[in-house]
Amino acid sequence: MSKELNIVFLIFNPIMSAFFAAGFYLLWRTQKKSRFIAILVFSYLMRALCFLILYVSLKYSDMVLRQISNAMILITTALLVIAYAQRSHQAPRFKLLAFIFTVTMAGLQYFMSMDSGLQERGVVINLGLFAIFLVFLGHIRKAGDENPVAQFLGIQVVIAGAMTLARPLIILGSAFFEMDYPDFYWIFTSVSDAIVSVALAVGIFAVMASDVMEKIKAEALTDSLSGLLNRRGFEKRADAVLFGETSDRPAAMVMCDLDHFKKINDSFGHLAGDRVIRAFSDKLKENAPPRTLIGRLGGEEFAVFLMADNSLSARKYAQDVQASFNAISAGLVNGEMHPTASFGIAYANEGDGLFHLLDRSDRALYQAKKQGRNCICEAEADSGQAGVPALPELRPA
Ligand SMILES: Nc1nc2c(ncn2[C@@H]2O[C@H](COP(=O)(O)OP(=O)(O)OP(=O)(O)O)[C@@H](O)[C@H]2O)c(=O)[nH]1
Repeated sequence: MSKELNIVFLIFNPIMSAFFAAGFYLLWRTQKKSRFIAILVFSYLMRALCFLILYVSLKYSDMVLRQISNAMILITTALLVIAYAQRSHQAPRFKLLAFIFTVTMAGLQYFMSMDSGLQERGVVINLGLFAIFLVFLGHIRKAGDENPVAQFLGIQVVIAGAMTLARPLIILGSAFFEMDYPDFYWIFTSVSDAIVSVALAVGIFAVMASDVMEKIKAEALTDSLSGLLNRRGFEKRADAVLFGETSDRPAAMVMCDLDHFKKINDSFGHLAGDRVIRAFSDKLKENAPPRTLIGRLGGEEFAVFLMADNSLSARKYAQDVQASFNAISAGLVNGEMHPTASFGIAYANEGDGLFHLLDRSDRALYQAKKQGRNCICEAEADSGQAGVPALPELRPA
C-alpha cells in the first residue's frame, strides 16, 4: 500500500473507532445498568487499539503483534455479537463464538509457520470474521424484531459480512489469475474495515435510539402506580383489538371499581389507599388469561378487555378476582376494614366501538354498586347499533 494511504488508515480507523467508543461511553453513563453498552465501549476501544497494533505489525513485519491484532479483531467483533444478544435478552452463543475464535487462531498459527502462508492467513482470518457475522445475523433473526430499525442493523451486518467475504475472494481470485494482489487487498481491507466499523456503530446507535423511543412510548401508556395500562394506553390497545377481532365469539369488557375507596383513604391514609390499588391490580393481572388488556382508567376504576377466545369466562374471571382480592384485602388495612370491589361485564356486539362497550360495562358496574357493592353484574346483549349508546337491561350475575 502506498505510504500516504497507509498513514491515512493508520490515523483514520483507530480515531474513528475511538470516537464511537467515546459515544457509547457517554451513553453508558446515562444508563449504567445496560451492560451491553459497556461491552460496546470495550469493543470499540479494542478495535481502535487493534488497528494500531495491526499497522505497527505490518510496518515491522512482527508476527507476534500480527497474531495479537488478529485475536483482537476477532474478539472485538464477537463482543458486538455478545452486546447485541444481551440487548435482545438472548443468551449469547459463547461456545460457538469460542469455537470460531479457536479454529481461526489455530489456522492462522498453522499458516504462520509456513513461509508462504500470507494468502492463506488472509483467507482464514476473513472467514473467521465472516462466521462471527453469521452468528450475529442468527441473533438478529432470533430476536424476530420487526422494527425497521432492527432490520436496518440486520442489513448492516449483511453488508459487513459481504465485505469480509469479498476479501478472501480477492486473494483467491488474484492467485487464480496470477495477479499481484497485496496493494488492492490492503486498500480494500482498510476501506471495508472503516465501512464495517461505521455501518455497525450507526446500526447499533439506531437500535439503541429506537429502544429508548419504545421505552418512552410504553411509559406514556403505563400507569406508574399499578404498572397497568393507563387510560390512553388501554383505549389505544383495546380499540386496535376490537377492530381487528374476527372470532365468532364476542370480546368482553369487565369494568371494576373499588368500593368505598374514599373511606379507605380517609381512614387509613393515601398510602394505604395506594397499597389497596396495587394489590387489586395484582389480582387483576394474576387471574387474567394470556393477551388480556388491563387498564387503570383513573382513581379506583379499572377496565379489563378479554379477547374473544377468553370472553366466555369473563364472569369466572371476575369471580376469581373478587375471591382472591377478598382473601387478602383485610390484611392491607390491618384487618380494620374489608376493602371490596364491584364488577360490571358487557360482551361486544358485532361492530361495537370501544366507547359503546365501555359505556355498557360501566352501566353494569353502576348496577352492581346499586345492588350493594362487592358483586358482579352483566349487561344483557343489546341490539343497539354500533357506536350508539343504548341503555342495556341489567341482571345480577
Ligand atoms: N390513594 C389513592 N387514592 C386515589 C387515587 N386516585 C383517586 N383516589 C381517591 O379515590 C377516591 C374515589 O372516591 P369516590 O369516587 O367517591 O368513590 P368511592 O369512595 O370508592 O365510592 P364508590 O365507588 O361509590 O364505592 C377519592 O377519594 C380519590 O381521592 C390514587 O391514586 N391513590
